[in-house]
Amino acid sequence: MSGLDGPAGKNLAQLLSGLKYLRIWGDEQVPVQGLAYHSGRVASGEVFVALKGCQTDGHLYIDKAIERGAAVVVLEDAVEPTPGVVCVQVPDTRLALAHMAAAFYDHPSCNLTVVGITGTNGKTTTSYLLEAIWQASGAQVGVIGTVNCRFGSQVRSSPVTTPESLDLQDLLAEMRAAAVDCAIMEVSSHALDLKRVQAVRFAAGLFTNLSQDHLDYHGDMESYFAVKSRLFCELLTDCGDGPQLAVINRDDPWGQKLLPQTSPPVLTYGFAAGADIRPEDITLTHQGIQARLHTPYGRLDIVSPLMGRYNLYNILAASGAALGLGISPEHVVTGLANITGVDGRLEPVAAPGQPLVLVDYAHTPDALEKVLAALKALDFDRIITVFGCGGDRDRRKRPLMGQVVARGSDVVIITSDNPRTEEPLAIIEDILAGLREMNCPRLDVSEAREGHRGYLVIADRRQAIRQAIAIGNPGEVILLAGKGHETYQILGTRRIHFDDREEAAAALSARAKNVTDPDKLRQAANRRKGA
Ligand SMILES: CC(=O)N[C@H]1[C@@H](OP(=O)(O)OP(=O)(O)OC[C@H]2O[C@@H](n3ccc(=O)[nH]c3=O)[C@H](O)[C@@H]2O)O[C@H](CO)[C@@H](O)[C@@H]1O[C@H](C)C(=O)N[C@@H](C)C(=O)N[C@H](CCC(=O)O)C(=O)O
Ligand SMILES: Nc1ncnc2c1ncn2[C@@H]1O[C@H](COP(=O)(O)OP(=O)(O)OP(=O)(O)O)[C@@H](O)[C@H]1O
Ligand SMILES: N[C@H](CCC[C@H](N)C(=O)O)C(=O)O
Repeated sequence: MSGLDGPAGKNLAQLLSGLKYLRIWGDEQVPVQGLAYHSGRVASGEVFVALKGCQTDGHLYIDKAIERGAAVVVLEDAVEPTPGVVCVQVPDTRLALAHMAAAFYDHPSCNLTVVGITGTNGKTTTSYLLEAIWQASGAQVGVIGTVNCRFGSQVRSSPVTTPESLDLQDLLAEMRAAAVDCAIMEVSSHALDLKRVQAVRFAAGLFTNLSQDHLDYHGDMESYFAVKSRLFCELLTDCGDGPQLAVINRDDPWGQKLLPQTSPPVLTYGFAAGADIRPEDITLTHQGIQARLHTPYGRLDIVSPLMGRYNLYNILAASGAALGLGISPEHVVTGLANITGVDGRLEPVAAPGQPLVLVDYAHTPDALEKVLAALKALDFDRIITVFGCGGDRDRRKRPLMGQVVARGSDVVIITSDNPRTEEPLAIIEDILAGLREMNCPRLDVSEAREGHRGYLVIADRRQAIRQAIAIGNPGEVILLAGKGHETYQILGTRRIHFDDREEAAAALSARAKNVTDPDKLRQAANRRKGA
């Protein structure tokens, strides 16, 4: 991380101020040009912070960092001092990195209204809703999340949902410099566990829901919850400089468990009578959601183009946070109406006279259940679902996803998501265990075309999408679940370009021309061009 764009004139003592450390070798007054947590990105005069990771240990790269000119090394393990290099031993280098990065950038979160959104599902959608609301109020907004990071005219790709603490503080500092008023960020459980947001001053924390995911990392639901709850129990109570709002889904059992652990001010939302923000007179259609919201700030008649009851939850969450942070009810109503959609979340790929294709990011049992229930309520003639499960991720959710999809769909096409380093057919086998428990029959293509209920296995995602679109009819919906906005597929350690929306558009266009293989269309077009 180059110090050139960063704030000048810091020394190590300033970065360590308030941080517990065990031992220091060398001069605390040494000037610091920047910070880095990867040895290959260290520049002269910078601090290298050694992190213990899942693949390797940053302590192994200390010599490399010093070779590249590190002036300071922050570490957990005691080491032999290197002449000319200051060493600081701390109990937790991730905590130290978060703390020092915030100090290096002069605590940008203190100059922004930062809203942190956590929960298994709904974070991205809620962040888009909050963005639309704040924009309606005339504010400058920044968003940090799974789809991308954006502020002003800047749009940056997001390798992870919540950036590493150093990258996050750098980004928040850029937002502050660009006169952003409100930074809305998704806070993943990994980020909470790995202390990426530890030194962020949140104006509000928002809890959407908790259901099974990431158990490969957290082990069990209690541990997953304990990590999520840290946003509310530790981070919202850390600073003592003014109230920090908690917005919690009261209908979610884990939200109920969180409530007594959270200090006021708290706003709850949900359909239950006691919720602070709750809806009535609800209409859910293909056009979206219409409802009246009861809130401590008055009644709001809202409309939004987002579809499905679960999106009403996201609307309640966003409305609660915005109202609680002083946005007027009028701006909330305008923002909710202004949103045009969320990338890769029930994103339509439509063509006249064709089945409707919806690309969605449901990749947990709960998300699939909610999205399929939303489609069921819209009375399509048939629901055809194409989905797979990510490799090198929570295996235990796979049969559950299989069951949910079998229950909610007429035809299921099981395919690959991002297999990563797992064998695609082995992942599919895990999913099939769930379908078998539901006694869901295996079909051949002609049976699926003729309207039988059951499943097909087509491991190649492109072929699976083409087949779904070939067997679908107008009036039916084809849900392509799991990859949403992603523009890649990870096969082994290779990342190839792959976009469900492009694949669906190509297959729909082939279907319209009565061609089963879109490649034939492409070849014909190329021949015409060559002719
Ligand atoms: C499982 C996980 O979260 N891993 C994070 C972890 O990486 P790691 O444990 O693999 O790190 P490592 O490769 O073992 O390296 C350890 C340390 O040595 C350093 N190193 C390594 C090699 C070298 O030559 N020199 C060197 O200094 C590395 O920079 C690192 O600091 O620490 C890294 C640095 O802090 C993170 O970037 C990395 O996130 C990776 C990219 C990741 O994919 N994370 C995913 C699972 C994730 O966090 N996802 C959530 C979203 C989940 C959701 O859907 O809610 C997210 O917040 O995005
Ligand atoms: N409130 C909700 N409850 C349950 N499912 C939801 C909710 N909101 C969205 N979903 C489903 O979850 C999927 C992912 O939604 P979204 O991206 O908003 O959540 P997320 O928490 O950001 O997910 P991720 O962390 O995996 O990026 C959607 O495509 C939809 O299928
Ligand atoms: N942030 C989530 C995204 C999963 C998306 C799905 N397409 C997959 O690859 O499993 C994860 O890393 O578990």
